[in-house]
Amino acid sequence: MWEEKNQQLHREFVFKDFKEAFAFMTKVAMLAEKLNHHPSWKNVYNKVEISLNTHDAGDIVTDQDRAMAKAIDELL
Ligand SMILES: C[C@H](O)[C@H](O)[C@H]1CNC2=NC(N)=NC(=O)C2=N1
Repeated sequence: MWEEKNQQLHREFVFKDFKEAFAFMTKVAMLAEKLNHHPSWKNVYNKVEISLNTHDAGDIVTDQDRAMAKAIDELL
């Protein structure tokens, strides 16, 4: 699940392969546009690491991040 560390929410997701990982990233990208709240993320093959905080609030974790984390989990 999500871990709060260094003023960010972090979670790593592991998928069957790159295609599955990228399909997930595409869904997250559309969600980010819908919420106007965008992740900091890294993808290596079947792994996606997502970090969330709110830049407009000074790069701290806000309820926007918590809501985004919940919405991301609902994509799985
Ligand atoms: C202008 C635009 O609405 C803002 O820059 C939005 C875009 N996406 C964002 N994403 C995140 N994570 N934090 C923000 O403060 C933020 N602000």
